[in-house]
Amino acid sequence: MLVTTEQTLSLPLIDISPFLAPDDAPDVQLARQATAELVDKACREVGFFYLVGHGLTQEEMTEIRTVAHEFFKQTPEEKEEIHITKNDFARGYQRLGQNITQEAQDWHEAIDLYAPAPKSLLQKGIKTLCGSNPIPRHPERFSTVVNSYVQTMTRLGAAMMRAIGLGLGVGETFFEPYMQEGFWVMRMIGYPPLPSSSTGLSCGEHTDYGCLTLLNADSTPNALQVLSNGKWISPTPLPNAFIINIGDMIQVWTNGIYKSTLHRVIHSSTNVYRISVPFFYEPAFDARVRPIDKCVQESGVERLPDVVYGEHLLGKVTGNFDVGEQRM
Ligand SMILES: N=C(N)NCCCC[C@H](N)C(=O)O
Ligand SMILES: O=C(O)CCC(=O)C(=O)O
Ligand SMILES: [Fe+2]
Repeated sequence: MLVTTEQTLSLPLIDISPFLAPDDAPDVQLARQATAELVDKACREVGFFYLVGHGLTQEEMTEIRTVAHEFFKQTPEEKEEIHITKNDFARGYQRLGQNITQEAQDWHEAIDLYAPAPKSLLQKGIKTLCGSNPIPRHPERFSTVVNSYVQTMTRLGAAMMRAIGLGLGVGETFFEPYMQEGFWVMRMIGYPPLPSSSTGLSCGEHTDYGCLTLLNADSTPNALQVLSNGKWISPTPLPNAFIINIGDMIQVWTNGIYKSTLHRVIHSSTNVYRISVPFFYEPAFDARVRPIDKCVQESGVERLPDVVYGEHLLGKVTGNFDVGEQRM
């Protein structure tokens, strides 16, 4: 099938390699500045872009999705062994229909994984998020692949934050103090096609909660939709590119200059079981995010209220599931 230029270029394409290169690489500062300006433009406009030059091989991108697919192919009983209700109501497996967005059931199943619970959270005396990540029995390489992916994605997220700092004009290292004990969230999502009679959504419209989402999705077209100038657009998946979007924390830091863009998933192509793995690169759990003075002035609107990332996340997580049980 021919892909039209309009579809292919529905999102800006950014090469992050200058921010992964050593500081003494030839002309690296110029290249970083050029990349940072493109990032700045993309964040002000759609809030979504393709990312290339990220250093992952095609195999590395595919492997994590393959592991997810192998897990989802198991029987319901096997998958339920790591159900979130057997853990901390956040980490682990959720069945089809157990994710709730805007009060409606999402048509996907998923495994959610999180950075270790910080001390401050463990001291709260609540259960939510205070467990540890499950290790399914199958596939056997699950943890090895996940751990290595988390490391790679954390490095990439940090590089992206340097680009954002430079593009915003606050300096490459501005965000570093907030990222020292940075949090992360990762979802492995399986989407069977929506039943033909269904008026439901595979994932209802929402924004993401933290800094950056690095989405590794398979090649299924017309599934992810992004709200751009009041219209839903469907970026064509490009092999070996991540789709990146800005989350709520960056929207707050920039006092709304950068958009935490609404998006949703409607996957109806029959016979395709779609896999996507978003990695959410987040600030420290206890980071207090306060709009940057420079951005407040530039935005010309009132300063947004401060947000503590972990509180924002907990508020979302506790409302995200319908598992027919009371949590604490
Ligand atoms: N960690 C993230 N961003 N997960 C997004 C999950 C889908 C939206 C969620 N049910 C909601 O209503 O927010
Ligand atoms: O599967 C996708 O393409 C997007 C998933 C998503 O938006 C999310 O999990 O936050
Ligand atoms: Fe999302």
